[in-house]
Amino acid sequence: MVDGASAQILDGTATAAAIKDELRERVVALKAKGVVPGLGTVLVGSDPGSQWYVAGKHRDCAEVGIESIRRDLPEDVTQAELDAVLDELNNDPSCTGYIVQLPLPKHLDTDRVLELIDPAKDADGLHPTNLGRLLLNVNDPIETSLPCTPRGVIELVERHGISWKGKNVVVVGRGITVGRAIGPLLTRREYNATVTLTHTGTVDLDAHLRQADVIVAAAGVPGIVTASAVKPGAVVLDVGVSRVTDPETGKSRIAGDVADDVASVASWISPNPGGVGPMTRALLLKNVVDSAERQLP
Ligand SMILES: Nc1nc(=O)c2c([nH]1)NC[C@@H]1CN(c3ccc(C(=O)N[C@@H](CCC(=O)O)C(=O)O)cc3)C=[N+]21
Repeated sequence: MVDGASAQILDGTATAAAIKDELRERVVALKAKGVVPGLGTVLVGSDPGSQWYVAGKHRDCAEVGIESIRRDLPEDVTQAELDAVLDELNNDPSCTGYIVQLPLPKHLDTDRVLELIDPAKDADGLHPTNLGRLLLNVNDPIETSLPCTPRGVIELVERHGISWKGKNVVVVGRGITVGRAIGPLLTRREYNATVTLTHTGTVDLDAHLRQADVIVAAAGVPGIVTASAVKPGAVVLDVGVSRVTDPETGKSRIAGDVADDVASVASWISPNPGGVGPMTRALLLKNVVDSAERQLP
């Protein structure tokens, strides 16, 4: 971090802990009504990063009283075998919501997998029905699963007392889980932000960034958002999770999309780690509790 760093911290770890406290109470209430929320995870292969994320999801579940169901499949699992696991989870009443950890190995069809998830159990909010309902403005989180990271970004900002209303938001990256999905949410009347979606085909990214009151950096390109492109006082969210090898230590670490010196220009910044990551996980739990409530008799 350069000297003169001034931005306040959007503390994802503390905010996620507050959300988990709320969820713990909802889980107790559900159990009193005979519904035990259960999160399933489907992990294919042995990528250490993916294994780490999935293990974290199970720890989070234990913290709030959600049961967890784990299906770890070998790298060379066939599409038919994977389909059968999804079918099993769709029909398992103890599994009230589940996710398939992405990315999948190349020989598997991700679009097909997302379609096969029962939309009522879609904890990631990535089923075409749920993404369609997002565009159609079906507003009720009890009816529709919304994608976890966009929900996490929105709540992280709101729970620090910052309003989205009227803000010029520039999103960097058009991935399905964040970039493409956050605009339809932030332009809802309840948030009333104005959203620009930028991507690798954008001409002069920095010119767009300089206009932004809020930057959501979700390109997966380490350091793509630099201090010289950030308007003084902007709010900056770092969603990037690229794995890089540190040239000094030789160790692998997570690199965000936001350069360190942005903290000297922004008014608020999400640290990485400790920002959007923990919020994504907390909102996954919220989706599971929401869908368990939806399954109440
Ligand atoms: N179906 C599916 N759903 C996902 O939600 C999903 C996925 N696939 N594939 C990969 C990405 C990535 N992702 C993260 C979640 C939490 C942290 C997180 O909590 N990170 C910690 C620590 C990171 C570290 O130290 O390694 C932090 O930011 O503080 C990071 C990344 C979810 N993803």
